[in-house]
Formats: sequence, structure tokens, C-alpha cells
Amino acid sequence: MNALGYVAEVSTVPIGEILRRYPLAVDYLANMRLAGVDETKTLPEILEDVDEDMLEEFGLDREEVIYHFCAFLEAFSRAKGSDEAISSVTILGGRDKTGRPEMVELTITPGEVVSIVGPTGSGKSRLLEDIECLAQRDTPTARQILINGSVPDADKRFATGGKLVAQLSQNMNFVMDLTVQEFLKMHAKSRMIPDPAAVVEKCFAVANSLAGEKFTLDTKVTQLSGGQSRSLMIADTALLSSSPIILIDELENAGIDRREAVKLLVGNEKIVLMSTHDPLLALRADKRIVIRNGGIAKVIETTAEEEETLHKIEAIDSVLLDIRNQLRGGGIVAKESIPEFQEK
Ligand SMILES: Nc1ncnc2c1ncn2[C@@H]1O[C@H](COP(=O)(O)OP(=O)(O)OP(=O)(O)O)[C@@H](O)[C@H]1O
Repeated sequence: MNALGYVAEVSTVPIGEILRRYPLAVDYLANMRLAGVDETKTLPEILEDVDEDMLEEFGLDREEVIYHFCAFLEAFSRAKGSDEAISSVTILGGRDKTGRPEMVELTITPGEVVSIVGPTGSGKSRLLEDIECLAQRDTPTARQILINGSVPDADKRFATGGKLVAQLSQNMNFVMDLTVQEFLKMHAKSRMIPDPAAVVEKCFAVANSLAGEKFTLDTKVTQLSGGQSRSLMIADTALLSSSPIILIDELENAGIDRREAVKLLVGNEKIVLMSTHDPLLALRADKRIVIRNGGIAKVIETTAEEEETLHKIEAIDSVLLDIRNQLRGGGIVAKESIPEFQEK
């Protein structure tokens, strides 16, 4: 469920009940200086009585506060994950963009990494979205997703609490005005982790090791760059989220250490699916799904020969990485820094 999915609930349910359903909301209200309000009123009713000047201080009008609050509930429900162990995810084929049936039944088990490859616009993100919403023949692809071989209950599909699926999409938008430390602490608290301070430190250190330009614990999450916020979410997903399924959309666009990021994400017996245009990431997976014209055209197991070529591809990749770093640092690329390849 996205943020808008919470608007009806937030608009009709008294804030006292909202706080019982989402205990972390108390931190949001305190942040907005709305602690100690009449709990029998709904948020829109409470905002009616709030001085507009005070809201202006936050750069928000009443409607925006409601949306902001919903986005907060959504972000923490998503990040919370699910403590449920699952044994498999099955993709049952639907149809491609021309309506041709997809003759596929693919089961993925914990510890497996599956990459999704295909031309731009072929439907890689769509497949991730189908898994994210546990599609039941009700999306444009008409695919069906089974969990542990069965149709998932409706409460799993529309869960507002622990979710089975954690998604790292290309655009991470933080709408909360929290520092990195507050964000991680709140998340650790929501998972009832025994030593939240240690986990916050670890998450922060890992996120910073993935990001190019370093940030501090006091940096506001809204001020993080695209790569920094993805690094933070990767560390958070790997170390704090309990969702057993992780979906990653084009990690290569994040401008971060993607090899380390994948290593971190696949280490925990999770099911990982990642769409990618990057040969290194594609070949690091156990299997790859080839998408063509909106449909799954093939599922290929990474061969031993392909695995052997990985170190060669890594060598090419590190040459490119060096050049990228030189350019980023304002340097000039010397001819001799590029190894000789056979001209085509
Ligand atoms: N089987 C299908 N039936 C109908 N529409 C589809 C199907 N598969 C994908 N689409 C639609 O095609 C469009 C492009 O798909 P998508 O964004 O998933 O491509 P992509 O491979 O992720 O592209 P990129 O590599 O540029 O990120 C989307 O609007 C998506 O909903």
C-alpha cells in the first residue's frame, strides 16, 4: 500500500486509535509539535485548530501534513518487514504486451538470487512490481504470484504492518524531516531490536562505506543525494528489515559500490530479485530471467563457464571504475591508464 492508501484511515479514525495501531506515529506528532492533542479527534480535525503560522514553520499546509503523516506511516510499515519465514515464491506466467501467453512457472527459494535482464522498456520493473503487490492476475501482465505454493491471503497482500517484500526502487524519496540517526533509531525501535544504538552505528557505517560522498549521523535524510539515500536504504534493508523477499531495481544507477551492496543483501537467506543492465550483477545471480516485450522469454541458470568469466569482467569493470573516479575527481584520463583491448 502506498502513502495515499493511508489517507482514508487517517482522515476517519481518531488519532488515539491511530497511535495504538502505529505506535511510532507518536514520534511524528512530537516532531510536528502535536504531542498531547485530543485523542478523540482525527488528524484533519486536530489540524483545523492548529495555527497556520506554526504549520508554515514546517513549510507545509494542512493537506500536506496529512499526506506527510501518511507517507511516514507507509515508510515505517514498509521498512518494518515481516518476521515470517517463507519457503518459496512462485511466478506463474500471464501474457506479454501483445497478449501472447507466458509459458512460465518459476519457483525461487531463500538464498537464491535472480537477475532480470532485457531491453529498456521491456518490462523488468513491471515484473518486480508484480511480485511487490503479490499480483493475482489483476495487473497488466495477468501474472500470479504464489507464496509457499499457495495464493497469499488478502491480509498479506495489503498488509500495513510487517511486509513480505522490501523494495529498493530507483527513486527513494524521503518525506520526513529526520536526521539519519533519528531515521535509523526509529526503525530499530519499531523492530524492537535489543541493542538499537549498536545497530544504528553498524547501519550508518555500512551505508557510508557504500556511498561515494560521506554523510554524517546528523545529516537530514531529505538532504541525502540519490546515491547516499540508496546506500542508507540498502544498509537498512540488509541489517534492519526482516522482509524475506528483496526486490532491487537497477542498483547500477545508484552510483554506489554495487558489488558490496549485493554481497550485503544476499548474505541473509533471503530471496533476492534484481533488475539490471549491468553484466556483473546479471552474472552474479544464480539465475536470470530474460524479459522481452513484457513477457518472460527465458529463464537461464548461470553456467560454470559464465561464472569463470566473472573475474575477467570484474577486471574490465575496475578499469572503468578507476576512469570514473578520475573523472569525478576532476582528473584527466591518461592513455596509459587504459589497457590494450583488441579493436573491433
Ligand atoms: N506484459 C505486459 N503487458 C502490458 N504492459 C506491460 C507488460 N510488461 C510491461 N508493461 C508495461 O511496459 C512499460 C515498460 O515496462 P518497465 O518500466 O517495467 O520496463 P523496464 O524493462 O523496467 O525498463 P527500463 O530498463 O527502462 O527501466 C510499463 O508501462 C509497464 O507497465
